[in-house]
Amino acid sequence: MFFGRITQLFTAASVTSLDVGTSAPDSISFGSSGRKNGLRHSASLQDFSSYHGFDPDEEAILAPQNITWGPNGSSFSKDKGGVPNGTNPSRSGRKWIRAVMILMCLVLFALLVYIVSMYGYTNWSRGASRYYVVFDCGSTGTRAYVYQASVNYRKDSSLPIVMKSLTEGISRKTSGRAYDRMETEPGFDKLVNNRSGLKTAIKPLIQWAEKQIPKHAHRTTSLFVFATAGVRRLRATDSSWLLGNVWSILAKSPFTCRREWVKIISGTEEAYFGWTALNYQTSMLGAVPKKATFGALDLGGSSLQVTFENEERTHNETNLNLRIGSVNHHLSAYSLAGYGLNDAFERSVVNLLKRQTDVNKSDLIGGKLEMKHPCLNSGYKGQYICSQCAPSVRRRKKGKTGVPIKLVGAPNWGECSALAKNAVNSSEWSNTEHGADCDLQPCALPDGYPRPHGQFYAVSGFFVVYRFFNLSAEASLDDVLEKGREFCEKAWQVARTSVSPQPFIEQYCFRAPYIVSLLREGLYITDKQIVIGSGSITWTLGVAILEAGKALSSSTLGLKSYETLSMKINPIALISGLLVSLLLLLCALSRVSNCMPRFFRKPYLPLFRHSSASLNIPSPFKFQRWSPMSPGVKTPLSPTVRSSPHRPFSFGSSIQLMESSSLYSSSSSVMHSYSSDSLGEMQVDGSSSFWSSPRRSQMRLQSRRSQSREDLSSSLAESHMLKM
Ligand SMILES: Nc1nc2c(ncn2[C@@H]2O[C@H](COP(=O)(O)OP(=O)(O)OP(=O)(O)O)[C@@H](O)[C@H]2O)c(=O)[nH]1
Ligand SMILES: [Ca+2]
Repeated sequence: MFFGRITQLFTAASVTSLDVGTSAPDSISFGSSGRKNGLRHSASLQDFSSYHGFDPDEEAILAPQNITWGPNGSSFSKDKGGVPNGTNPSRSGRKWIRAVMILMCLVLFALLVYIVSMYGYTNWSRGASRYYVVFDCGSTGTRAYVYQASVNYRKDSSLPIVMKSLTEGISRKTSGRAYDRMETEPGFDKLVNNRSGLKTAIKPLIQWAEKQIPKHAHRTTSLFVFATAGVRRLRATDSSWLLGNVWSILAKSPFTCRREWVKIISGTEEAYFGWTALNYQTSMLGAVPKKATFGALDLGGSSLQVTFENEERTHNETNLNLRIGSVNHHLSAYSLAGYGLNDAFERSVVNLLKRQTDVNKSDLIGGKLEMKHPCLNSGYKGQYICSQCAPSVRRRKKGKTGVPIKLVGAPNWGECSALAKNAVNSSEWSNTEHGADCDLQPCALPDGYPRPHGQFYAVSGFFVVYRFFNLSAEASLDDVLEKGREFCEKAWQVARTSVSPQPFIEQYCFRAPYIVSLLREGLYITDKQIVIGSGSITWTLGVAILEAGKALSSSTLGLKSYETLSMKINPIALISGLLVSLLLLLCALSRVSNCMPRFFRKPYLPLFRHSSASLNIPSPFKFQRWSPMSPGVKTPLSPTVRSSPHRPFSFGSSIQLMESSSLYSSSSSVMHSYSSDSLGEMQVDGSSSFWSSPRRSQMRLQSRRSQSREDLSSSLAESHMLKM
């Protein structure tokens, strides 16, 4: 309707303009071709579709002085003389113009819808929160992290995500616990074929997570269950059993979880999730302008992740390209299996076992073997389950696989340091043929792996060791060695009570020299390159950030591009500009041809149908109306009426009424719409409405040419009564 009306408006004009040097007959005579809506329509008038749209240039042509009226007033023709030679594009040319205009209009409209929807969603999503639950299925335990993501565009960041970790109700079991996290032990890799153990490990975490998140958001909360090194090193049958059972237990959770979200993540994935979390928390990620990011050293119980920005493309397997916000990052990311704290200690046991020449195999398998360890305090005696001591030994029913060995404390700092260095040298224990010399090269790195460079945050296990020895983040590696030596020299009963109760106290005499050797000889990282990170930096935060980023960018169809726009162009200005250009294009479109498809020109089309009551809002757009009259000047109603200047505009009241509710700036045009049935109709259905002008002008046009005096007065009387 709206487009149809615009078309009529401009077409009406074009009908008059059609007289101008067009192939149409000299004058348009409106015979009494039957009465309709109180108006006499001529065949030609009904055939609007053949007329081209109104050309603003022709406005002047329509000025009164250029109009000469026929004798009976019922028809008129234009004075050709006063009219410049209009050019009448050929029919095929018009068709092309029409097609191009329609295409441009559709493209502009689509762009407008896109921008508005993106702007709307982005503003909506600013307030909206999404929740993410991430399970870290580590080798020493399973932890749940709950994150609340919201959107906040900032000028200094191309990453508009605000991520908050929800840790309500977490109290460290003992002051010795290094992390504020909801955790169950042991890790999944010790629960193979133990479904009840899995349920015990998972259910408390789900129940805790439910309490962190509003109930209404449970269904829209995504739950990711990612297993790391502990499960990664299991046999395929065992890891499949674990993941299948975990999935069946989780399927009952109120959160949204997909089967592909219950999985073992690769060491590289774990590495860059950790790097993402670290640089998000240090506000390096997505910084504009770009800032140098930190490398991440994530020391677990079973593996060590190393991630840093590296412009050299040395080793394909470890290269990773990441785009965060509008910034590209070229990373080297790898995970060193067996370098975790627990696995390293186990390697020291295996190493010692290899050195024993008189080991009785049946004693070993029967758990009767006793062995001294130089990194255990004097007076320490304890059973250690060694899974790598006799790999061929059949799996125990439940709990950790391996053989029990009785370890006895025989502290010797020198031997302990050498054992730790040996545990760092992969060629000493992995299957690599040639031994690497730790004094010549980073002996923890496989051949070809890129050497770590730049500044690093050392988190997880590094943090746990610093915390155990009560060292500040600024302490040096030598401080760690000093503290470790002091601890090793203590008798076990003294050492054990010198710290709050916590797991693995007996292993910290080994852990001190181990982490120092790992950094210095294993990775060739110096003290100056290291900052010890807090326990809250965990790769699970990286998962939530990347998932939230995916969700946002997919739903706002290229958040980045929008963000670029919002950075540079005020969205309001952008949208207003688009709207105005769309409307101008529409005007041009309807002027160029009756290009609106016939469908749009049906007067009864409900499109944009408004009742005047609901639409009595001043139009935000000021249409340049086709009326040839300048504002305030009266348009001749029709030759008849005009030729009778004394005729009072007796229908002023209805006009007045329309004027008061009129949306138009130039009410003068209203003065010249006179009633007919359609006028009455206009008054009823929003004749003063913003959308009604074309009909009025069309009606005006028609009636100006075809309305007889009688019709006019009768229909005016009707409309007048109607208003009453
Ligand atoms: N003292 C103390 N040590 C802890 C605590 N939590 C973890 N650790 C030790 O720190 C080491 C690293 O812990 P995590 O980073 O959780 O290791 P993980 O994730 O289970 O191991 P991966 O699967 O290799 O990542 C573990 O081997 C534990 O020995 C704690 O609360 N207190
Ligand atoms: Ca871990």
